Amino acid sequence: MVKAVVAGASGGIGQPLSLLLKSDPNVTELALYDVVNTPGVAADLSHISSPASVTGYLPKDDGLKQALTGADIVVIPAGIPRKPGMTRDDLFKINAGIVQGLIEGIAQYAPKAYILVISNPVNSTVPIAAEVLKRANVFDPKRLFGVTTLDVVRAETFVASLSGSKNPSDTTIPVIGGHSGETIVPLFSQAKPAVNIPAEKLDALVNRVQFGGDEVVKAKDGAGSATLSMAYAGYRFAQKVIKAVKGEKGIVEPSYVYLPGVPGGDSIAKTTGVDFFSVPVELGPNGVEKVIDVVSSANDHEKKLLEAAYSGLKTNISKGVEFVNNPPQK
Ligand SMILES: NC(=O)C1=CN([C@@H]2O[C@H](COP(=O)(O)OP(=O)(O)OC[C@H]3O[C@@H](n4cnc5c(N)ncnc54)[C@H](O)[C@@H]3O)[C@@H](O)[C@H]2O)C=CC1
Ligand SMILES: O=C([O-])CC(=O)C(=O)O
Repeated sequence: MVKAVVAGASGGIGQPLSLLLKSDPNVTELALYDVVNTPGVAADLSHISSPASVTGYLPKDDGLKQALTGADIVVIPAGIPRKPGMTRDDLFKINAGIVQGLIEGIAQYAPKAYILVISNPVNSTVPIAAEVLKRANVFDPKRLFGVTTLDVVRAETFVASLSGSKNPSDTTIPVIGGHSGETIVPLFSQAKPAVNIPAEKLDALVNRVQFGGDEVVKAKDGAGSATLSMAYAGYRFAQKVIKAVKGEKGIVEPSYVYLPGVPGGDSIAKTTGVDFFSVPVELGPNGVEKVIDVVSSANDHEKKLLEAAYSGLKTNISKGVEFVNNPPQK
């Protein structure tokens, strides 16, 4: 029995992500929460002949409580997306409060759920989530994940366009750091199987992974950011968490986690100087089983990229922590 909740379920990511979760045979209950339109989205999905029962909730009538009670996994794509000319950090002002409110609900009604944060800026919204959970005395770092899978998916896709691989996802590429611009660091030297990237193409490839989100924002021309590829990526990560919870072994995927709280994280936190960082995570029935240190084996070029990532991350992380502990005056 697995109850999945999508918070922000009526949005550009929320709807296709809910569709994918509804089609997952392991999900037995799917609760959709949003400030608008969830009754309609739920009614629509409920006609699909897969096992999950589907319910939709709005804030009225204790909707958040109803949606979250009994949840095993909560995926959060709630909040505004970018328009051309904006950075992810520009979303902080609105999305910080949205994520804080939803996590307060989770702390109260589903404190043991696995929490997957998609809302941007992920580099800051995950530290916000951690602080809220800490204050409620229910923080389990092994169950809090910033979803950076889209960066991995992009790296796989863009590498395949160079290597000619027929199935891009057959190549495993660790993408680490954070989820914005220079904080995103693909480690092509650690791809499995190994990939041969011509030296003159490497910088452009790294840049495309780091700024893949901007490519979509520009193409959508004011109509938002990546939604369909994000729904695919969010579901890919959620599905892995669900499979691990059900006992499947050896599942690894990068995610942005609180390093000091997860097995193997301390030494990476020392190397990087940051507490929140995306690294390959081995998943198990309790969430993060261990994190895998790919940082110390990065090559010299990647180490330079990492240095740039650390400084951006420090600023983003402290902004999130401050938001909860020293709230802005209203
Ligand atoms: N982690 C990642 O790799 C990615 C993250 N994103 C982020 O995901 C977020 C959502 O993007 P889209 O789905 O395109 O936006 P959207 O605007 O289409 O949908 C957002 C949904 O959140 C809902 N919402 C707003 N406040 C809420 C609240 N308090 N509780 C519940 N729901 C609430 C809205 O009603 C809307 O339905 C954005 O912040 C975006 O930047 C987008 C792509 C990739
Ligand atoms: O670029 C954005 O704003 C949305 C996002 O996080 C991505 O597509 O990676």
